[in-house]
Amino acid sequence: MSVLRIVFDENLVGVQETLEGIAECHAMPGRDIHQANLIDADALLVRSVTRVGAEMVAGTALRFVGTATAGYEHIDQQALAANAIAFSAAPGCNAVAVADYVLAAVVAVADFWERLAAGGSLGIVGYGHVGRRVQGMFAALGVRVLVHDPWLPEGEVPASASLDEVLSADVITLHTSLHDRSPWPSCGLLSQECLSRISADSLLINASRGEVIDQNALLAACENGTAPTLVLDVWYGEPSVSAQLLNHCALGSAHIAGYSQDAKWRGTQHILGAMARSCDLNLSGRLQHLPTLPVSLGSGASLADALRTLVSQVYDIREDDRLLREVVAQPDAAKGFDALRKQYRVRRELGAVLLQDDAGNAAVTALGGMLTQLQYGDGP
Ligand SMILES: NC(=O)C1=CN([C@@H]2O[C@H](COP(=O)(O)OP(=O)(O)OC[C@H]3O[C@@H](n4cnc5c(N)ncnc54)[C@H](O)[C@@H]3O)[C@@H](O)[C@H]2O)C=CC1
Ligand SMILES: O=C(O)C(=O)[C@H](O)COP(=O)(O)O
Repeated sequence: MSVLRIVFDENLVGVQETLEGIAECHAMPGRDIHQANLIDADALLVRSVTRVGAEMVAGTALRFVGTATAGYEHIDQQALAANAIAFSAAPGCNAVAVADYVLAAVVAVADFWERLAAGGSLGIVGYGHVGRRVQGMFAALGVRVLVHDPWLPEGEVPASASLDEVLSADVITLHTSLHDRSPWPSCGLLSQECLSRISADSLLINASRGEVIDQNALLAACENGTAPTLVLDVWYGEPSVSAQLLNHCALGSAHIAGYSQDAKWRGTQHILGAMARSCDLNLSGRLQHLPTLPVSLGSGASLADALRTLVSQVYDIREDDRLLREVVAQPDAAKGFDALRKQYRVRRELGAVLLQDDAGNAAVTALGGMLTQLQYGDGP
């Protein structure tokens, strides 16, 4: 049997290590992968920046395409099916990393955590893999959570709420997939009219896709002082970032909410497993998890202090904000945005944390309960 030939985005973590000696692997910058690079390839493994459409796969030997990401709007699944090419995304692989991002934002910006702890509410738009993790995390911390996801039967959504109710929450966080399907498209969901219903006292977090918010309407709200406090990880028209909008953000980052090492590793392992099944490759003993992360919180702290200590030991969101502002101030900001993502530091996630402290401490017990919501078990 001939050796499997694989072309993959160089930003994928763990492909070479996992396939050492059993496949021929060729790494490329994701934005530079074209049809000509795939003529003899059996499998293509990408992240979100490679658009895979009909022209890309026509006339190639491809049998499998995988994207090690949750979102897969960059893949034309019909074109793959028409060419008998199997497909896998990595649903949920980075959901805990995004939940970490949301928690880090809430504890970092002004007194939003204190407001939630004092009976305020967190509104979630989109109850998929990420929305569920965010809901589980904040509910375990005792926060009142409202969820809006009209695509799901109401019984499946805890504290199901209308979009209006969710937009009235103290903290609103967006986790919808990007699409334009009726009757509830998400592209442009936060229109001028929806934005006008959000209080300027609220916090709005977007770690879904930039296109979920009408950026011009948001900019106008920022300019006239009616916009909520903003934490944005995703931008309209990436890799470009509106410097004007970033100036209005409490925190901005370069689409890295899901960039924990655990998530990248898990995403790769997920699509390698799917590829192995499609291409009849034996990966037994090669797919592995990352080790746990021991963390000590000390004793006697309040829940707020313990939470801030925990988050600070795992993920520094302010560093991501600093890095983005630095690249956006440079002449070729779009290139800098991509470079930032490519060279992203190794960051672990809360789901990997193993608390070293005595669970007799009430804060440690509460945080331990939250952390169990974030564990993955065997699959993503
Ligand atoms: N910033 C980052 O690094 C990351 C961003 N993402 C993005 O976050 C989003 C959510 O990811 P997942 O939870 O993994 O996706 P998912 O597909 O599991 O869940 C998306 C949810 O959005 C819901 N939805 C669709 N249209 C809606 C609407 N109009 N209103 C309310 N809810 C709606 C769907 O019913 C579904 O439950 C995706 O856009 C994904 O691409 C995901 C991971 C990392
Ligand atoms: O999984 C998703 O959806 C995401 O947004 C990813 O975090 C995007 O990461 P890249 O594929 O752009 O590296």
